[in-house]
Amino acid sequence: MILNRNICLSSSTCIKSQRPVRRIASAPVPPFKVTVLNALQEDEDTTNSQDTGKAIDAAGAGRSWQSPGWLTQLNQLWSGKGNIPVANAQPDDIKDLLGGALFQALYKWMTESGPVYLLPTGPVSSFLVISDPAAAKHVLRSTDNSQRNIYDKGLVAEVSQFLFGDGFAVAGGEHWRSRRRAVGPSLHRSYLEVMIDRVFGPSAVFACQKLDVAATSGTAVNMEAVFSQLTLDIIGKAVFNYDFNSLTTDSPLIQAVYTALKETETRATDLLPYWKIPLLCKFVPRQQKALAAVDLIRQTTSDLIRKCKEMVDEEEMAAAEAASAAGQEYINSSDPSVLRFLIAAREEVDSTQLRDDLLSMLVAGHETTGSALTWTLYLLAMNRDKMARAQEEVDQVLQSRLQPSMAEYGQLRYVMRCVNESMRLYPHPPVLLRRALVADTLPGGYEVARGQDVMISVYNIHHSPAVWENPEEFIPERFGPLDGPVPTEQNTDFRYVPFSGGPRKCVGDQFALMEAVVALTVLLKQYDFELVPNQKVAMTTGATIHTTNGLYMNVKRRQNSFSY
Ligand code: HEM
Repeated sequence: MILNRNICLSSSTCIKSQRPVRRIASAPVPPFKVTVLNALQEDEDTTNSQDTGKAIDAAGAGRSWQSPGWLTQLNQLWSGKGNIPVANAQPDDIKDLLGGALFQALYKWMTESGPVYLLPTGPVSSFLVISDPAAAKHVLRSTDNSQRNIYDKGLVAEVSQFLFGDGFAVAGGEHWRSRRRAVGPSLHRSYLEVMIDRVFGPSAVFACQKLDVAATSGTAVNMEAVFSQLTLDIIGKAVFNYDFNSLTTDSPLIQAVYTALKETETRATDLLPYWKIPLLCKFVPRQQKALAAVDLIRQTTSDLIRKCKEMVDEEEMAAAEAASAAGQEYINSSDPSVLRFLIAAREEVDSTQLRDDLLSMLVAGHETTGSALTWTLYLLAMNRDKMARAQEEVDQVLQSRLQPSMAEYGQLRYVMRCVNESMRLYPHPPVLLRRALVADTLPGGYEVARGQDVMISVYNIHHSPAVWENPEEFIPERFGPLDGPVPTEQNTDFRYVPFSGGPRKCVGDQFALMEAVVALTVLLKQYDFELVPNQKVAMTTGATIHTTNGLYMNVKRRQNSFSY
């Protein structure tokens, strides 16, 4: 029996992850017509609630992607003297991929066309797809670089503006620089220490209560849903000091967050963006729902900001100022959230900017960490020897305690490697988007025209046999001795880029690693996890890599586990 079906993914959007792609000639598909039809049909079932009334929905991402053969031919013709190969994207290749796992098609074309190729998206438009660490390094380092500004975030800003507004995750240029300078320091070391003790650990322990019910009754649990709820609860507390309590309750606000997230994901893979036409949006149920969701989220966030402003007095601001002047990290012990930090630090921006910045963090930090946890647990369940080693480390470090301290976090090196390796195999997001502001030449001599959209396929870099040995295998040990450094884009020369790199690198990377390692540690200490047999766990994507149908696990209490 299945306990929790919180993730509802329409089976029509699934792709068969390992199925070879057929290549049969067929009539070209008119791309715009298909897109609009899909958009208008995106309907009531997209945030369908089942069982518990709560739903997390990733269905539909990428549905409107089309690149029929005649587009390839036109691009091949017009790329003329260009020195970049054009991917041979056939309609039937694409038909199998309408579930949204576009990154898997990008991999196939890399094997055919090499590490840098053009992917046609229209008669004269295309994506430049990069699967080479040196070219990726060049582009990432030249994005919003004050010395050498060649790329911006292009399409990303367009698809998520409806939710992020002017938030710093999507802003560019000087505006982005000043907001990142203001918000970045809020995630300082003392803040992370407090988060481990008060938020990451306790939230994971709380999740165990839910798992305990399943362990007692012997029902299977959808761990993807559990991780999504856990990470929403954590990021809400960490950013706003707001408890979504999504592990145990449902609310219109939680639904609104999922609806808005899904819309961002869907837009990210909509290559023909009908949603840019305001009139059309009025008639599309999906858009009406998304805009209502954004209204609710913004209203709630604005209320939290107003209340926090009322709490912070001159005395607190002076204390924050004094700490900053002395080079110390300021933290309010009763409310250690990012919001409180920014208000105490006299963030002179208006509340709308603050709202957009904080929403950027909420969204950027939620599904990413949830998905990283989902796939790490999946990989451990598939590799019992690695699971045993991780649990051995957890037992040694925690002894009889439920959650690790900051000092103990540093000793959880094998668990950390498991998370690192999982993010190599399943990077979130699997592709990074950029646009060339001026003409450029990539390492290897590839010429990039001004205005060219670029897709860095992190998935391809992480899976390329030219970059990694046995790339498809889960080998947490591959990053060297456990007492060596945690892998980053710097120490792997951009062969490993789960948090991107260059100026726009993830601002929450340390937060995310800590959160994931702590949550996993707490869960592995209490339970043994086994995949429900005969379950097909396939991938689909939006902003992160999701499963197509959830990740169902049987959960058993371990010997000496704590009883709730
Ligand atoms: C495993 C979890 C996470 C992964 C894999 C991840 C990944 C990424 C990546 C790849 C980028 C860069 C995107 C690009 O270059 O276009 C990014 C940016 C960002 N991330 Fe994360 N992230 C994670 C968790 C978090 C958390 C927990 C937070 C907040 C506490 C966060 C906040 C942000 C923000 C605000 C940006 C935009 C930074 C900017 O543009 O200046 N992320 N993330």
